[in-house]
Amino acid sequence: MFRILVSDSISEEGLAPLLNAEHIEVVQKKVAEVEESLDQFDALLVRSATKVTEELLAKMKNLKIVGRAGVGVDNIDVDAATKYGVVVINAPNGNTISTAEHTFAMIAALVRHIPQAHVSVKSREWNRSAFVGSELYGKHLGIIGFGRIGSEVAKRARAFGMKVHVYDPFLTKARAEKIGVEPCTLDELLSVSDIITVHTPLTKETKGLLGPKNLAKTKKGVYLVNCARGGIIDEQALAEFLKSGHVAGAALDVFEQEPPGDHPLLAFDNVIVTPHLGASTIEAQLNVATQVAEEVLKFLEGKPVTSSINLPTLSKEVYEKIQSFYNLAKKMGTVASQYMVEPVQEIAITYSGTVADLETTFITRSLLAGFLKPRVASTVNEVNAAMIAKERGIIFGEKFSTNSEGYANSISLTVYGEKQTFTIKGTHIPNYGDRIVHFNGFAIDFAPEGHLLYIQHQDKPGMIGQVGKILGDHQVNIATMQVGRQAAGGKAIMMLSLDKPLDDSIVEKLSEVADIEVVKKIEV
Ligand SMILES: NC(=O)c1ccc[n+]([C@@H]2O[C@H](COP(=O)([O-])OP(=O)(O)OC[C@H]3O[C@@H](n4cnc5c(N)ncnc54)[C@H](O)[C@@H]3O)[C@@H](O)[C@H]2O)c1
Ligand SMILES: O=C(O)CC[C@@H](O)C(=O)O
Repeated sequence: MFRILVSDSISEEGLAPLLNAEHIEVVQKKVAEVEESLDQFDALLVRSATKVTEELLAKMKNLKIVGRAGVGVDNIDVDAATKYGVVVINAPNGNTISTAEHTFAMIAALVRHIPQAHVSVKSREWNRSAFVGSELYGKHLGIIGFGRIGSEVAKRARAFGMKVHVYDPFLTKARAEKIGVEPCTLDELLSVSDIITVHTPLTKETKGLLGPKNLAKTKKGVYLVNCARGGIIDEQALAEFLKSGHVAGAALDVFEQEPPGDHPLLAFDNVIVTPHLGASTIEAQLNVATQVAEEVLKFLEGKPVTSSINLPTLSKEVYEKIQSFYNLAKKMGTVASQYMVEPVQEIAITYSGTVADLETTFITRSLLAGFLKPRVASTVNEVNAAMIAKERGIIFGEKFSTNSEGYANSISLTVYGEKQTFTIKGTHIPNYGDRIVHFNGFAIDFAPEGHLLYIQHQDKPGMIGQVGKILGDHQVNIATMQVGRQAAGGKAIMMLSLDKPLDDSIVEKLSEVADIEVVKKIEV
C-alpha cells in the first residue's frame, strides 16, 4: 500500500488514476494540516502553493516522488530532493495552451486598455477617448524564451498578422525553421519590438533579464508582458521605466512575491494584472493533474517515468530494453562494494556488445546506487547516486567496446581502491538470468543473488571438503557452488550460494583454514 499526500488543490477528476488504484491511499490535506507523522507518505503532489523545502523533505523520510501538477518547479528544492533520492516530476505540457492563450489575452487587453475601460464603465463613466488603443496587426512582437509556451504564443501572434522576433539561446536552427521563425539576438529583439513577452524559466541567467540595462535598449512606448515567472522582468526597474513613460504599459500574471501585497506596480493605471492565472482553466488543471497522477502511479508500480526533472527520462520501450542490464548492474555494484571494503577513488564501467548500444546513463546510475548503498546511511538510488559519488570524491566513467569476448553483452566494472583494484564482469542471458563470468581475475560462472560466500585459496586437494565440513557443522546448507582457478596448483576461488546468511564467527573459522587466503560474505 502506498500513501500519497495531495497538498494543493488539484483537479479531483485528474487524480482519478490514483483514487481508483487499489494499492494507493490518497490523503488530500495541506502539509501543515497533516496530524500524523509525515514519514508515512510515499508521494507528494503539489501545485505552486506548497513549498517543498529541504526541511520538509527531511521530515518525509519515506518520500519517493514529488509530483508538480504544472511546469515550474521553483517551489521545489530539486537539489535537496536529489540529495534525499526523491524523484521530482512535473506535467510539462498540460497547461501550455492555456498559458499561451492567457498571454495573448493579456497582450490584447494591454494594448486595448480593456481592464481599465471595464472599470471605467462599471463606475458609470462613458469615456471613449481615454481608451484609444493600438492594433496588433503589423506590430513587432518579441518573444524571449521559445519553448512550449513561447512557440504557441508565436502561432497566435502570426494569426493576428504580427511580426514575430524570437530570442532563445538554446533554440536550434532546425526547430526555428520547423516553426517558421527567424531567431535574433536579445539586443535585436529589444530594439525592434513593440511588445515583449517573456517565456523562460526563472534561472540565475533569466532573473532580472529585463533589468535597467536591457530596458534602456527597448523602443520608447514598448509594452511588456510576463506570464512566466516573477523576477524575469526586474520589478523595480519596470516601475522606474513606467514612471519615466519609456514603457507604455505592462501585463503581469506573476510576481517575485506571490501574492504581491501592496506592490508599487499595482499603483500604475497602465499595469494590468492577474493572480497567476495562466494555467487556471478547467482543461489545463485536468491535463496536469492527469499527467502527474499517471506518472506517479507508474513510478510507484516500478515503471519508468517520462517527465522527471532529476532522473534521465526513459520511454517505455527504452526501459524495457535496459531493464535486465539495469538489474545486473545494480547487483554488480553491490557485490563489488562488499568485496572492496576500503576507500574507493574510481569506478570504471565498460559496456560491450548489445548493451553498448543502449541508453547506459541509467544503467550506470543503477550500478553506482548498488555500489554506494552498502556504504551510505541515507537513501541512495538512481536519482542521487551520481551526486553522492561525486560528493565522496569517487570518479566514475563509462567506456564502450565492440569486443564482448564471446558474450552477446557484458558489463565490466573495475573499482580502484586505496589498496587494491577489483574487477568483475557480468552478462545477462535472456531466459537464463544474470551471471558473473569474471571475478577478481578468475573466470567463473555464478548468479549474483542471495547469500554468497567468496573464498580465495590455494588450489589443493581437500579444500572444498574442509569448507563443506565447517559449513555443515554449523547447519549451513550450500545451494550452489562454482569454482575457478588461474592455473592448476595456483590461486583458486569458490563462490558458494547459501540458504541463509552466514555468522561472522563462521567466516572467522573459514579464514583460519590453512591455504584459505580470503573469505568474504556478500549479500545481494
Ligand atoms: N503563468 C502560469 O500560470 C504559467 C503556466 C505554465 C508555465 N509557466 C511558466 O512559463 C515559463 C515557460 O514555460 P514553458 O513550458 O514554455 O517552458 P519551456 O521549458 O518549454 O521553455 C522555456 C524556454 O526558455 C528558454 N530559455 C532558457 N533560458 C533562457 C535565457 N536565458 N534566455 C532566453 N531563453 C531562455 C529555453 O531554451 C526554453 O526554450 C516557465 O517559467 C513556466 O514556469 C507559467
Ligand atoms: O499551478 C498553477 O496554477 C501555476 C502553474 C504554472 O505556474 C506552472 O509553472 O505550471
